[in-house]
Amino acid sequence: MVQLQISTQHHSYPVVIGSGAIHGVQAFIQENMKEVTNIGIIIDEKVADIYWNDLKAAFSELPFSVYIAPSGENAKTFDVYYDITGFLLEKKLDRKSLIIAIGGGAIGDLAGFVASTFMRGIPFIQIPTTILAHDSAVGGKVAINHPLGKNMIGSFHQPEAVFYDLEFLQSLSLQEKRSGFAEVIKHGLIHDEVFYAQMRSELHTLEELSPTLLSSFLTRGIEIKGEFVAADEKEKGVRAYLNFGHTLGHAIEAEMGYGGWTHGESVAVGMIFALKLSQKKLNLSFNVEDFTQWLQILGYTTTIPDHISHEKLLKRMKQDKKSVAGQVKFVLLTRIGKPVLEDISDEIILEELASFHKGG
Ligand SMILES: NC(=O)c1ccc[n+]([C@@H]2O[C@H](COP(=O)([O-])OP(=O)(O)OC[C@H]3O[C@@H](n4cnc5c(N)ncnc54)[C@H](O)[C@@H]3O)[C@@H](O)[C@H]2O)c1
Ligand SMILES: O=C(O)C(=O)C[C@@H](O)[C@H](O)[C@H](O)COP(=O)(O)O
Ligand SMILES: [Zn+2]
Repeated sequence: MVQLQISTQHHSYPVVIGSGAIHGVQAFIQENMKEVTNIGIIIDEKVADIYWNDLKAAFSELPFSVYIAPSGENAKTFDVYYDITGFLLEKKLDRKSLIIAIGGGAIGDLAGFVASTFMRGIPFIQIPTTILAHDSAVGGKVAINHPLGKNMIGSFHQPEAVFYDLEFLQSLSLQEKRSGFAEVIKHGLIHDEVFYAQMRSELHTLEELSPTLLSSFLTRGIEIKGEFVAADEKEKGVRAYLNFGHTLGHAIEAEMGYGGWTHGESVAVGMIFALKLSQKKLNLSFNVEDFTQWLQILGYTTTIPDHISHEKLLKRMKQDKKSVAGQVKFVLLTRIGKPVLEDISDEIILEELASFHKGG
């Protein structure tokens, strides 16, 4: 078992990573949260179907109620948010109660947002069950989607702890493994050239990724995420670099209809686009063609879906949270591991989208 500590200005919490990590949750609550009156467990329905029968023993000495949330992006809606708050009120949760999120990034974001707003904020614990959630469970960004933009209604609310039990990852589909791995690649590209090079040379398939290698990649990804969060919890500066690939990625997700393309698949295309922009604007010396081919070998789609209009993507990007007064900002790289935030004009974006689409 590996334990990392994430420390922000006002909060510090453990991230326990490894097979069987879930068995530490109950003792953690009993030892560190003695005043907890009641617990609302919010669990992804697919995860509940596969695991809940065995999992509930891990909470047997605690008072809890379980809310089974729709799987995936369907969870990050106003309707589900509203329904859960009603459920928690009926179950008599109070200010000394606790929320536990069990699921991928969608459930973590939703449950964290519930926790951050219920009675103006109660604590929560993250139990991530996807590869992608190595990113989402750490750092305290919690949100639901709005039809006009991804994660538009949210807040910053750090968890009390993260228990990342890697046994969950065994039941992930290949598509979800791929989606999650895009964020691991992102962490390498924005912060650690050596880590990126290791992934590039050692990873040729996501189907047969050894648990040991996966565990080491995820641990490094979490360390990198934690460094950015510790330096800039509320995204006033360097935390924006964690948004590499997301300016276009979020626009694709919204245009495809949330859940139409997975988050990681969209971010993968967004990263290729940002790398091409980095070559054009900042003379980045990097073989983007080789990177694209690697992603293709791993099974990623590397182009924007044909039917999506570039003007609509641009409109979405102008509403991105990093944009100021409609000025679109992209995280670009001056070299691998060295990100910067750059204003990019509408003309350049449309020009690059056109050439990107043609495979240029
Ligand atoms: N808060 C953050 O910092 C942050 C960071 C990255 C991404 N995100 C958000 O995370 C979300 C994506 O997260 P995700 O990729 O984990 O997706 P997800 O939560 O939608 O889960 C993906 C799919 O996998 C299923 N699933 C989950 N765990 C499983 C398991 N162990 N076995 C089998 N199936 C399982 C789910 O039911 C769902 O169908 C997006 O909404 C994205 O915006 C947030
Ligand atoms: O933690 C962050 O900061 C990130 O940007 C991590 C991203 O991978 C994640 O998708 C995040 O939810 C995006 O945030 P947003 O502010 O662009 O909605
Ligand atoms: Zn992301």
